[in-house]
Amino acid sequence: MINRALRESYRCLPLMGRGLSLVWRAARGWTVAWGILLLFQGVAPAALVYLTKITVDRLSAALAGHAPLDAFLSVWPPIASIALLWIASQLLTSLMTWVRTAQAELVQDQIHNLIHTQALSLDLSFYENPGSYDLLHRARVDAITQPIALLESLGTLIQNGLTLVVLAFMLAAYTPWLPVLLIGSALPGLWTVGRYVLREHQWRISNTANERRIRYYDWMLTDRGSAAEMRLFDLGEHHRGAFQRLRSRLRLGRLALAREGMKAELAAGTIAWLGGLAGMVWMLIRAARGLARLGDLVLCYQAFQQGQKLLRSLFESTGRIYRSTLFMDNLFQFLALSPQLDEAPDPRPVPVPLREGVRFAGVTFRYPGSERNALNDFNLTLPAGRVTAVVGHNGAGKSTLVKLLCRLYDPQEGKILLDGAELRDLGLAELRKGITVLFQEPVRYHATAAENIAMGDLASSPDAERIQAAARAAGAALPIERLPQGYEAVLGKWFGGAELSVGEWQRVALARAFLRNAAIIALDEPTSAMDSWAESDWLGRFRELTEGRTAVMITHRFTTAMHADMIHVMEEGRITESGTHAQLVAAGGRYADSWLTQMREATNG
Ligand SMILES: Nc1ncnc2c1ncn2[C@@H]1O[C@H](COP(=O)(O)OP(=O)(O)OP(=O)(O)O)[C@@H](O)[C@H]1O
Repeated sequence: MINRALRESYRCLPLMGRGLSLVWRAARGWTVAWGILLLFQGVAPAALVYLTKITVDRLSAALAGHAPLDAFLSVWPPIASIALLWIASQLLTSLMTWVRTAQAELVQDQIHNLIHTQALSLDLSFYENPGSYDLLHRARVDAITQPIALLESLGTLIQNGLTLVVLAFMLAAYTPWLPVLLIGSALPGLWTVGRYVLREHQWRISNTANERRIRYYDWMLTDRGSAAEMRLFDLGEHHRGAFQRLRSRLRLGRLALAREGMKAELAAGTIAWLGGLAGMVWMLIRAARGLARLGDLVLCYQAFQQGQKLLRSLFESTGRIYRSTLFMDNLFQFLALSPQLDEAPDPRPVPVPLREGVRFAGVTFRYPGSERNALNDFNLTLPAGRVTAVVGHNGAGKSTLVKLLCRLYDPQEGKILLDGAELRDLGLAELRKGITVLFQEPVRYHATAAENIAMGDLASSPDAERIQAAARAAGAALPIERLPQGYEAVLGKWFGGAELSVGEWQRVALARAFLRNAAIIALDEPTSAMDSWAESDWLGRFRELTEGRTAVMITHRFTTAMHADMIHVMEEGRITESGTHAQLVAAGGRYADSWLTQMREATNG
């Protein structure tokens, strides 16, 4: 057990150092002010005890001489000092609250900044693993407040430790055994508290997934996106029941831990109290023998009484420091993660304009944690300046090829080449600047319509004219202009904005994709939410828009695919048929079958 405690403290010390340096970097000036105030607050209580002893000694000496004026004259200086010290303590305590608030705010900003920077630098494979979510959850929920909690606990520890040391010196003037007794009685308590905190931390780690699940149920019960299904399918009770069962499991676990903590605290307090009692008894015996004065008795009583309080608070602070460092470990673990995608040390320039096109050569890809290949020895060419369509069943791997093209993941085997240059050898940021994508489930930004479109290329600060041209190209101009504030209308309900239909949101996302003047356009299901009139209207303009650019269009709609220069059919992560619409229909394969089925359905519908 002792070995384990030592191991844990070795582990905690560097973490504590990192936590404190984080605070220092975020708020230097405030931390210096905090240190000065702490010093004062540490010495002040001991000074009060000493001044009380002087007052009592002088008072009893003067009263013994029956001279009230002398008594007053000798006592007023220590009493005035006590009053001044007390007033200064009150003022500085308020000042400390302000300093701590400023420090806490700055440190929180710093940690948010670190977490956000790191979250943005990690690639998509981070989000494929539930362990990553646990780590992120603990870093966000627990660790964000821990550096400042560490500082506060450390402050209390230093302040109380300082008072305790001064008190110990005062007691040591009688006999060195008194401070030994005072401090020694604290040690079992420290050990118990450490053990409890460690168990609490382990409990939190093993229950992070449950905590996230609870959040999930809470989200499902309260989020607008799930509100309709909750009501229609009567799923409220099902989710509420699951939430309550998990909550009660966690509650019982927490209560069991709290009971354990209470027992540990009680045991620690009793031992410390017994130490104090022994000290007082010793001093009383001395007084009975005429070896101690009234002031000594008062000093000893106060020193032990304060000492016990301080020791109690020392246990708590030590426990909190230990807890904070353990939780900060999560933050540092998260910050230490590095992206899986390697950046070329000496990247080649992205070929602009494309002359040959994009080539997938023998690409095999499996998502992290998945047992199945999404792409199997996949070969495909997207000729420069042409529109290529990829069709296929659900799960055939169509969206995956777009994600690989943007290098959101790297394939396990094979190469993706841009005019012969491998994607891995190009600068990642430059590559992504050269591609514009409409994802299958585009993000709905709760911002104005204009901002929603401008997000396609914020770096170029697009003006209203460019934004409106992109909206027209995507067929988004009409739904936006219908809104009372037009392009300035906030979209989405989060901030009281206007709600669009699914198809209208999709057009806004398409406008965003068009705004970026990129050489490669990848559109994943661009027409899936469009009605057939909108589809044909849009397709008419699409060819103009893609003029000179390399475009790939993923679609389930054959009426969309047929407008492409070349169509590929995908099955089980491979291309199984290729050709123009006319060639594929004439070939009588899967494409022709599906085309006929869709046409029949459209005619019957
Ligand atoms: N993030 C992921 N983690 C693990 N497997 C995934 C992930 N995304 C997709 N897959 C799997 O990869 C396969 C290909 O998925 P993909 O999204 O590319 O299909 P798709 O052809 O675009 O389908 P759809 O037409 O339904 O959009 C599917 O079997 C799917 O289960």
